[in-house]
Amino acid sequence: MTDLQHNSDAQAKERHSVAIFGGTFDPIHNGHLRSAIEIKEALGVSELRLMPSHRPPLRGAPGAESRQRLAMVNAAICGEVGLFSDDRELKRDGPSYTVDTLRDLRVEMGEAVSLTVVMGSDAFNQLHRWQDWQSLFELANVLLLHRADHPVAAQADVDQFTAARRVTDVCSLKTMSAGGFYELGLIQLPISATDIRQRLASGRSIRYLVPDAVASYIAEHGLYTMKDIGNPV
Ligand SMILES: Nc1ncnc2c1ncn2[C@@H]1O[C@H](COP(=O)(O)OP(=O)(O)OP(=O)(O)O)[C@@H](O)[C@H]1O
Ligand SMILES: O=C(O)c1ccc[n+]([C@@H]2O[C@H](COP(=O)([O-])O)[C@@H](O)[C@H]2O)c1
Repeated sequence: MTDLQHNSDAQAKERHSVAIFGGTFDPIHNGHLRSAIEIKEALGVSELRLMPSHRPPLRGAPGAESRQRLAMVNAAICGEVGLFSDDRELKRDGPSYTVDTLRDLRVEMGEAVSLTVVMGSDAFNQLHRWQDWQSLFELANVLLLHRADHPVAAQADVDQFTAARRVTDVCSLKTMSAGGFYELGLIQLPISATDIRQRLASGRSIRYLVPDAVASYIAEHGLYTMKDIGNPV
């Protein structure tokens, strides 16, 4: 896709718009879910897809299996309008590179759909280590979600790239198929999956940190006992 196309995209009116919020979701928690709703509202997208990573490229093996993490995502969003899960990364072997996922989505959705990939500041701070990270901006818009406990760090190459693509209004992303960049500040719930796994391993409650349906799934499947809390990040 050329820059010229991006410009004409920016002038286009409403187009079908999809946001992708990828994560290990080991497990999904209320911090993810509150942000997902706020992102969907801020972007005004028709769909926000929570996409569990099968083999997260930059961390150790998750504590729960991929199909269990997907089941918890589905339990968490059941009945929530506009939130969907997408299991395509579970169907691919090897590291779950986002660039491969976006290429796949483009083949499926075509060039015209506005596609925005969302990443929290902890994930964004590693962007220079992501597979073919420059191509992400040709395939999608990028929405950086500020997390209070993870200040955005300087990344020379990435910063140059994003400065050239920054838009001033979050709503403009919906009018662009790809190539835009925006930083969104939200009310953050200071919840992390690491903390949830640690609580479970030490027999403490996770009530109100995850939806009840997720807490029930974890209890029924005996997840995150001491032996399988996953590798530290
Ligand atoms: N409390 C939160 N509020 C908003 N975004 C979050 C929150 N926790 C994680 N995210 C974002 O959600 C995406 C997926 O995160 P991930 O599944 O790694 O959860 P996590 O809680 O950070 O897990 P872990 O503690 O295992 O690293 C990332 O982009 C991350 O920045
Ligand atoms: O494409 C990559 O190289 C890449 C490297 C690290 C993370 N990601 C993706 O970023 C998302 C958040 O990852 P994580 O490890 O913070 O849960 C998830 O969808 C990962 O697949 C992608």
